[in-house]
Amino acid sequence: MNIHEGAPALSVAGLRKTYGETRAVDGIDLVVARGEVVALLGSNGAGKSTTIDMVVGLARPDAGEIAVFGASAHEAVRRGMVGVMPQEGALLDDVTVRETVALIASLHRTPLPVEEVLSRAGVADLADRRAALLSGGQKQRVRFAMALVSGPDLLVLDEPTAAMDVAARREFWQSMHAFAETGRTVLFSTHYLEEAEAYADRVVLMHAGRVVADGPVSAVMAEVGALGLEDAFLRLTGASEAV
Ligand SMILES: Nc1ncnc2c1ncn2[C@@H]1O[C@H](COP(=O)(O)OP(=O)(O)OP(=O)(O)O)[C@@H](O)[C@H]1O
Repeated sequence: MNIHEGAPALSVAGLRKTYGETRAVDGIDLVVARGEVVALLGSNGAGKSTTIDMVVGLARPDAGEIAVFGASAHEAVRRGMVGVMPQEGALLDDVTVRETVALIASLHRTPLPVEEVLSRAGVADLADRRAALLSGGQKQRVRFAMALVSGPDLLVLDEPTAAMDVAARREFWQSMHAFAETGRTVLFSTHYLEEAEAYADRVVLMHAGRVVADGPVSAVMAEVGALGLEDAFLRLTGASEAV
């Protein structure tokens, strides 16, 4: 499991990414210890997805260093140590849920059993359904299964519950919690303070491409006022149906 014994699950230093005039990520430093569940909290455009894309090797930083278990993001992904759940895409309309998960399993050297993954992600009852016939929330759960199949040590989830209703959210977080209980590391992004509070050990609050607060959720909430971010904070808490 370990690439470099003792290295944190994730270490990011001086990370930057600019799109034209937009500083999507404007100098982020972040260390996530093994076994932590960390929420990347921020309103639209805060830079969460751009950060996550760079962490999992899907986007190239303009500047900065990223180490995943002490190795490059690509190396960690190649070894099946990182499970990635994207916000959208990744599914083929005519392929069933079981076939989709089996396909991803076939890409890994030591995948988890497909049936176990289907059950852990709460999609066993949808196994024979083609992706085209799934709801948005069901598709998200299949993407979760795809992220789990390598038995990753670090799970990275970009707004995992975006398309889910309340019941699906609850079920999803139970699955995520069961995964985290095995001592794995989870980094997830969310708009919802409630999700961060309920499911993360630690909250990293992003605003305009920067980390503006980092710590237990109570400490982060206290800092929001001091930082004059009440407006962003109100938007974050606007979704009371989140959990
Ligand atoms: N491919 C791209 N081309 C141009 N601008 C981009 C691109 N990706 C992101 N941006 C811009 O970078 C900024 C950060 O976007 P990002 O998607 O990382 O934020 P986010 O916190 O994930 O937001 P959301 O919660 O809406 O997904 C935004 O201003 C966005 O418009």
